[in-house]
Amino acid sequence: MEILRQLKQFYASEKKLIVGAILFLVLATGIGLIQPYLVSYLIDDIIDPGNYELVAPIALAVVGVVSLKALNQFLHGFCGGRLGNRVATRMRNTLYEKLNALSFQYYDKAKTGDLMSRLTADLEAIRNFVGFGFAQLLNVLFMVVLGGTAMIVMNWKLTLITLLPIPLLLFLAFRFEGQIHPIFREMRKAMSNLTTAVQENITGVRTVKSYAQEDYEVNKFLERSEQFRSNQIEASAKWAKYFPAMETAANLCVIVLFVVGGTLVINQDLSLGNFVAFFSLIWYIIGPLWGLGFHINNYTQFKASSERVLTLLNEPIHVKNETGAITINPHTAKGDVYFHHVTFNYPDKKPALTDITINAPAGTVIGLLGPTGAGKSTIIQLLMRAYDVKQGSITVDGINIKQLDVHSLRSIISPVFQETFLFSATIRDNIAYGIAGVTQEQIENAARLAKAHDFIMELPLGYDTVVGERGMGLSGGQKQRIAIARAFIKNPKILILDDATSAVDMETEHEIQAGFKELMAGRTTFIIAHRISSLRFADEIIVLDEGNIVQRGTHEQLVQQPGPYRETYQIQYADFPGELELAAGNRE
Ligand SMILES: Nc1ncnc2c1ncn2[C@@H]1O[C@H](COP(=O)(O)OP(=O)(O)OP(=O)(O)O)[C@@H](O)[C@H]1O
Repeated sequence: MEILRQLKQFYASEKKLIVGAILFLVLATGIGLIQPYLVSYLIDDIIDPGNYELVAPIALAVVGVVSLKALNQFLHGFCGGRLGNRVATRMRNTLYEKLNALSFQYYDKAKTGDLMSRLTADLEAIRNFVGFGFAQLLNVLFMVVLGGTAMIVMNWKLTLITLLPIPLLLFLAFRFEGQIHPIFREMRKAMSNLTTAVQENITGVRTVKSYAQEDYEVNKFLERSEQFRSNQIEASAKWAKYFPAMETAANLCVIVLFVVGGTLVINQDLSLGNFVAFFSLIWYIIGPLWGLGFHINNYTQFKASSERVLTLLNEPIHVKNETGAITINPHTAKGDVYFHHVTFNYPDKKPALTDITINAPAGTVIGLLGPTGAGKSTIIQLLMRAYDVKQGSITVDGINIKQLDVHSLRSIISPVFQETFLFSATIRDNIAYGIAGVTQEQIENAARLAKAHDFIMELPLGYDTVVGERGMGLSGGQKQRIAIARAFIKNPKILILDDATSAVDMETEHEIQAGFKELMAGRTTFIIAHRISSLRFADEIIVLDEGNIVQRGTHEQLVQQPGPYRETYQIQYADFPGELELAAGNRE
């Protein structure tokens, strides 16, 4: 019931459908009760005394009752179906919104396949129960109460004796529920492991194939599939064990009725019509109790699925707007960036950055250099508020970014990452991603600056070419150039180039950099690069190692100092002695 309370927001506005689904089912149940009475009447008052002229009207009455019952069943199905669908749709949309709201920290550990199974299989179980299972479960109660009352009115002693085996049936039904619930929970988990394996294999298909790991992946899948199978078998074993037992318990009632009811009829203490009516009515009680296992089964699936969906809905959002968050105006923002003694560590890790201070007035270019894992990307992540800083502060235009509206902050920043993500859409849509009302001319201009226009025009469909998922069908460099065009279009105040030209050759890099110069004009730019050629023109180059700033200055200053910058420079320019001599000359 706690689960139902927590899910209230999704069904609270559907009171009419809930009432309709329950009411029509109860009506169908109630109308169904008339039938045994008609049978009893037919035997005792028509056939027995020989009033055969009433047979036809009674038969018509039965047709009427059956039709009315069918109509109510239809209305129940109609309301239940709508209810289930509306609730499931609302949950699906809320879940999707939540997935979008969750911050980077959540996705550091999330498994795509698991999330997919929550949005599909789990929601389906919830839809089934909310639409039908719940009303059916309530109907069990109504059937038992109404059927029981009808029987008691006919003969209360026979009713009590007949229903003696009921506690046994109930005991079995609840025991079954207790045992099957953990199995269903495991089954859901196993299902999500399966989808995760499939998703990872498809996403990483190139890596799998290049390392010839198909067999390993197949085995991994088979293991998980086996786990799912064994959960299914375990559940079936429980069904196989409990259902015959429940059926036997239910049939005990029938046996008791045969013996005791039959004796009463022989002794003329019970009319034959009532005896026959009792047979129909007994199923009103046994039927639902016996089917209780099935309804409970539905309920437990619903409970297990709801737990998983609620866990996702209750996930904390690490980075969110503070109350009264300030919205930065993209037209008037300047792009002054200041890191003030920032120290940061990822959850459960040693600091990725220690005491970082960077001053980047609007329009300046900051170069970040350092070995892998030095903390360069972390600086960028913090600036975009992928994570919140706990020690020190970062300001943009003098405002602590924690006080800024997250969307508005990100709207003035354009990042180009090492790994480019392209959507399975046209190249045009990929370049114009997230920006409304972009003209073809603007798109082409951006593509030209990013040196992407020529190769796009060589494709048979040009800008209308649909790229495969994650940009399949394009080379790494081509994908990167599209990402660069995307950044151009956004016209940001702050530009981030995180190893943005790592996938292109030196010559193209040189060409793109000419475009970058245009893009960088008037914007604050952070460039992360392993090649000195990419950042030598920066206003300040910051050299990081293990999260600490070990050197800072302009290219000219740094090549004159002994240290990691000059070492990198010497390695990268070993083939250009003229350059080295020039740098050495500068030193003198
Ligand atoms: N999402 C994350 N969760 C936990 N730790 C992380 C995460 N991202 C980075 N780290 C850790 O933080 C440290 C700095 O990583 P960062 O990505 O900033 O380095 P980098 O200098 O950009 O490296 P590279 O040149 O390889 O991109 C590393 O020790 C890394 O393992």
